[in-house]
Formats: sequence, structure tokens, C-alpha cells
Amino acid sequence: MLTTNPLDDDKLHEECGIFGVYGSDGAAALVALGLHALQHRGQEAAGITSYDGHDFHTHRATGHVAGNFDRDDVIGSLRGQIACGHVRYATTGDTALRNVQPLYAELASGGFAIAHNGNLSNAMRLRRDLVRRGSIFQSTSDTETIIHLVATSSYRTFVDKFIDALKQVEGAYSLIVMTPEGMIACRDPLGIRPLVMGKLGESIIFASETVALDVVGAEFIRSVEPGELVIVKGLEDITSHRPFAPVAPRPCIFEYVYFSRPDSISEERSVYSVRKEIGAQLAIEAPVDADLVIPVPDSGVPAAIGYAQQSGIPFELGIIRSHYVGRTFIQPGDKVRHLGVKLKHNANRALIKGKRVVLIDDSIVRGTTSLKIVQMMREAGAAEVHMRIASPPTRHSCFYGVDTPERAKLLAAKLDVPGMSEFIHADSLAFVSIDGLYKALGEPRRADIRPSHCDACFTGDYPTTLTDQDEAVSIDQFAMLAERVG
Ligand SMILES: O=P(O)(O)OC[C@H]1O[C@H](OP(=O)(O)OP(=O)(O)O)[C@H](O)[C@@H]1O
Ligand SMILES: NC(=O)CC[C@H](N)C(=O)O
Ligand code: SF4
Ligand SMILES: [Mg+2]
Repeated sequence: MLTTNPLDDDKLHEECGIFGVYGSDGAAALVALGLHALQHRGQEAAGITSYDGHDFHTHRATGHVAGNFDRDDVIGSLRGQIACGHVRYATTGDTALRNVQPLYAELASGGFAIAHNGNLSNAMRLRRDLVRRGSIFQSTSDTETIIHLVATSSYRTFVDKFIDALKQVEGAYSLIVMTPEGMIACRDPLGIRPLVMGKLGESIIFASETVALDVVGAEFIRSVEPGELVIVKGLEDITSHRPFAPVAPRPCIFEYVYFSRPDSISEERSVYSVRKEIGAQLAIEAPVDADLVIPVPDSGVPAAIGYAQQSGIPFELGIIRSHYVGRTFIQPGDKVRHLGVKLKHNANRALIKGKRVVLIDDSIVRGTTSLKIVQMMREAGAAEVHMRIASPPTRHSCFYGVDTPERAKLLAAKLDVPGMSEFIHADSLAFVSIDGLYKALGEPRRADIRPSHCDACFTGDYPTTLTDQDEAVSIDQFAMLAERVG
């Protein structure tokens, strides 16, 4: 196989974060700060590329931003007033250094650096065609297909070549691109992954989330719109282009549930407020008689506050988390993931003993966290343990930049809600409905036709074609058929 199929990957990853600076002294140092604020989006690798008006400079490494980009010699080598960076969790291609972004190539038009958040759902198909026509790939990442499509485009100008490339890819992409001409920031026509634009003094900033603008003291200007290309050739030369046929946007609803930081503003909504509202909806839809509302830290906290406020049940910190353990959701390997959950959370025993508790978490993926936490509450002497989840059951894989496990490993794809409740040994389990989730976004319910967001991991309603996935399925079916016939 040419690239890693997300379905072959046993790991549960998150997604990526991107950050770009145009027109500031020490641009790379700002990018390092911005990436640090986006670290929750990808902890596997980080990279920065800068341009000094003559040469491009790149440093890429596996691991976190801190430890790789807090050294003066590294930041000092990334010279120039233009820079972009990336924090990665792989969705296509392994975790090797060759796949760490920004990817860079020397094209006929000059240097080309690209940072990508998202995942292309026809990358394998495009890659096969490109390789057949003579392209020599340096990585196994889906992002590299964009470079080859630009390199081989028959259009004349760089921007036209770039647009030509984007018109051939399907799936999700928020991109920051650097060339000797300047910087381009763009989002796929559905705007599946986020991207915002800000200003710091005279310089222009692009970032996956507004928290990364906050960290450098930049002012939020606006989102890069779905299907929009913002081209920055100079501080007085910023243009907006919309080369795609307009379609109704479908940004990822899971950004509100889990991925984005709660202090980010997404589509003019506070992520924190939406999470609290989901918790309130959950309390309306799935009330329970209990003594305490307890959040599963970290991302269950705002929903638990909403649940407590709506239900009138006191909110207490019944689980304390260690701040020295990363997100378990994105730890590779089952063993590490289990260990991570034990290391990360501990029951606040004095509070729990003899109490009927309602635990609030944002999602159940494999069920690892819920199983451990329920057991932990029982060991701490809880009289009853009820679990409430601030998203609908996650029944489908994501092909748009979030490395959810294959369907067979999603607890909700294997069991119904009573079965899941039994699996995690809870006294009761309930999820917010899909309409409840949309209500928390201020809509009356999920629209049957063209809902306002991508919610495919809950509904299976994928907003794009999934060429690689469909081809993989048909290859499997063919193999099964051949086996039977043979
Ligand atoms: O069912 P599972 O496979 O265990 O996955 C679901 C859990 O993973 C996430 O938390 P995570 O520990 O990643 O990070 P958080 O601290 O941001 O909540 C999510 O918030 C759930 O708690
Ligand atoms: N999670 C992401 O957004 C990853 C970007 C890209 N698909 C990669 O695997 O590098
Ligand atoms: S499938 Fe789920 S996680 Fe993936 S883009 Fe859609 S809503 Fe987001
Ligand atoms: Mg969690």
C-alpha cells in the first residue's frame, strides 16, 4: 500500500494545528508560541519553516513544541519575517520524520512550504496516478499529493496551479502555504477544519484556533471562510479569492465537543459556552436523581457545569487529574492508553463515599476512560454511579483529519446504549441526542437536508465522497469474492 489507510491504524489520534506569521521580525519565535497554544491538537511532532526573502529554513522534529522550539539556536536559525508551523497527529502516513510538516519542495516557481490540518479522502487514488506519471514522493503523507499536483499542473501562474491542485483533492484541508511570493491561507469548500486570521501590529497571523492568537497578543480579525483563499503578498497587498462553486459549509461539530480549547471562539461562538449548553441539554434529556455532578477532566468540565446548573445538583471535583500526563485519547497503543488513564485521574475519596454520583464526560470512543472512572468511583465508595455523555454515541470513523479508530473498535459501533452501560458497569448511561447537540449551537434541531455541520462520526452522513475508503472496501469485497470463488 502506498499510504497508510486510517482504517489500518490502531491508534486513536487527534488532529493537527497550524500557525502562520507574515511580516514580523522574529516570525519563527511567534510561530513557536502559537504552536504551543495549539499543542492539544497534535503531540506527535512539530515543525516550523521560515523565509528570509532569499532562503527557506526548516526545523522539524518528533515530540512537543516545548523541548524542540524553546532553544535559541533553533529559533535563531529560522530567520525571516515570514514563517509557518504545524503540530501533527498523523492521519495518513506514519509518524516518521519524513511526514512531519511543514512539507517543503523546490518547484519550478521556487520554494514551496505547506502546513495542513485535515485529511484528503482521495489521496491514495491521486498518489497512484501521480506515481504512474513519474512523480517521486518523499513521504507517505496525504499532504504531499498537493505538492505534486501543483508541480505538474499545466496552468501558468502559481496561484492558478495551486487552485488547480485543490480542485482535484477531496476531503478536509485548512492550509498555510509559503512561497517566495508570500503566504496563502485557505480552507476546503465545506470548511471542515477551522482557520482564523488575526493581526499583530502590522503583521498578519493565521491560526487553527483563536487561543493561538491570544497567546501572541494578536487581535482576531475573522475566520478564513470555507472555500476561501487569502493571499498575502505584502502588508498592503492582501486579497481574497473564492475559486470553488459555493456550497453550504459543514464545519466539524466535534471541535465543539472535544478538539478545540474551551477558551477558543469558533464561528463567533465561545466553545466553553457551547459545551456548557450541551451539558444543560443533557440534563433536560437525561435527568438523574443524584447527590453530586462530577466532571471527567479535562474536556468533561464545561458540560458538567452546564448539567449541574440546569439540574440544580451540586458540582464537585470528584476526580482530580494530574497535569503531567497528556491526553489519553491520543496516546498510541492500548497498553499506554490504559496506563495513561490510571496515571491521569484519581478519585477524590473524601467526597465520593456514600454518594450517588453522576459523571459527565464529553464522549465515549473505545470506552477505556469510562470503564476506569466508573470502577474508580465504586472503589472510592460511591453508592450509585451514573454516566452522562455530552455528545451522541460515536459510531463512525472520521476521514477528515481526526484519527478515530476503525469502526470495530468504537464501543458505540459494537454495543447499544444498555450494552455500553453494562460494559462500563454504570448504574445508568445516557447520551445527548443529535438534536440536543444542535440545540446547544442555537439551532432548533439537526436539519435533515444539509445540516449546518459535519457530524458524520455520530450519524454516518459524510459530507464528501470517500474515494480511498470506497476503493478499499471494493478491493476487500473483491478479495472476499475471489476467495469464495477460488
Ligand atoms: O472512550 P475512550 O477511548 O477512553 O475515549 C474518550 C475519552 O478520551 C477523551 O479524553 P482525553 O483523555 O483524551 O483528554 P481530555 O483530558 O482532554 O479530556 C474524551 O474526553 C474522553 O474522556
Ligand atoms: N491530523 C491532521 O490534520 C493531519 C494532517 C495530515 N493528514 C497528516 O497526516 O499529516
Ligand atoms: S467525522 Fe466527526 S470528527 Fe470528523 S470532521 Fe466530521 S464531525 Fe468532525
Ligand atoms: Mg476526557
